[in-house]
Amino acid sequence: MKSSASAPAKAILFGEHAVVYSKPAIAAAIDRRVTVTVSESSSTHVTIPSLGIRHSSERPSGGILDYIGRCLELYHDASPLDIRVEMEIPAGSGLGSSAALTVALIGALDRYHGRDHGPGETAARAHRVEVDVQGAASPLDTAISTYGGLVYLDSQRRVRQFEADLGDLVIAHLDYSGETARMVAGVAERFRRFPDIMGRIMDTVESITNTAYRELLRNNTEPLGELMNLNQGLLDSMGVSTRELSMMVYEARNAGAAGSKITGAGGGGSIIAHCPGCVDDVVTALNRNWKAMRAEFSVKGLI
Ligand SMILES: Nc1ncnc2c1ncn2[C@@H]1O[C@H](COP(=O)(O)OP(=O)(O)O)[C@@H](O)[C@H]1O
Ligand SMILES: C[C@@](O)(CCOP(=O)(O)O)CC(=O)O
Ligand SMILES: [Mg+2]
Repeated sequence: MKSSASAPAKAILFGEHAVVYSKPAIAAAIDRRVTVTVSESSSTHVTIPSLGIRHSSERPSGGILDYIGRCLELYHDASPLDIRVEMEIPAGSGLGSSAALTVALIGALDRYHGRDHGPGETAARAHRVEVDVQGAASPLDTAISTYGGLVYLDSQRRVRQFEADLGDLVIAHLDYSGETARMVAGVAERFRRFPDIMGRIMDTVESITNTAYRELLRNNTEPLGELMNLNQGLLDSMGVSTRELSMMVYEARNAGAAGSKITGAGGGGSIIAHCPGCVDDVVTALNRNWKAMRAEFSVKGLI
């Protein structure tokens, strides 16, 4: 018996970290996927070639294996499995590798067990795994990997799928990441020390996200870049940017991008830039020191 499923990675356009405090956020699935295949086996093995992982244990753990171990505990029986994970994105890159892996594994386990409960339950189950492993997580990453396309997560945590022509977006990433759990904990500590200031910062991020959503619904991408720059300034004030992420952000702007910001938890990982009419220039400029790619959207969710 063998089953497989695939889920996309994502880029957060607006609202990362604020979304942990029930502020809205906008995310887009990108054409980089994680595919998981599970098959019956005499003992449990996990193979992730892109990470050089060949792991054998009844309860996989350590790094990204924590997400797999928790999924098996919650959504599988005790029978041994061979689990193979093909990842088209670097782990820890701010592009949602943990969420895409979790959603794809839950999809493969559901098919293996003959379950069919729809995307809402899949997203909820995957979100529970991220919370259990990370200590805190919004439903954003797991929702976008489940539903695909474009998602606006509102302040009541409702998933609103929508369509818009995002135009020319570029994603660039570093070779290292800031561990999401650690970055989320750092923002929580700053919130504890400066609750009023941080509360106002998150309120302002909410205004930026809602302005962007309103304009995208009108298919107006003109203010997108400037709104990204405003969001970046507030991410910097949350303490999640780094010298190198700031260098990438400014390299993209100097090459003509209308705006650019961190995408994901920060501390490392990736940036996103809106580059109307200058995608090639921005990719060329960023590729001098980092790894950049034109992001393709309108991507399917869990399949
Ligand atoms: N080379 C690696 N081997 C195993 N686990 C890794 C490796 N690189 C990153 N990880 C783990 O992968 C997970 C990535 O999840 P996260 O930090 O949420 O980043 P993202 O979701 O943005 O990709 C983390 O648990 C991290 O410890
Ligand atoms: C920082 C946060 O808003 C997004 C984290 O994204 P990623 O795990 O770095 O891809 C956390 C969350 O939404 O759970
Ligand atoms: Mg993650």
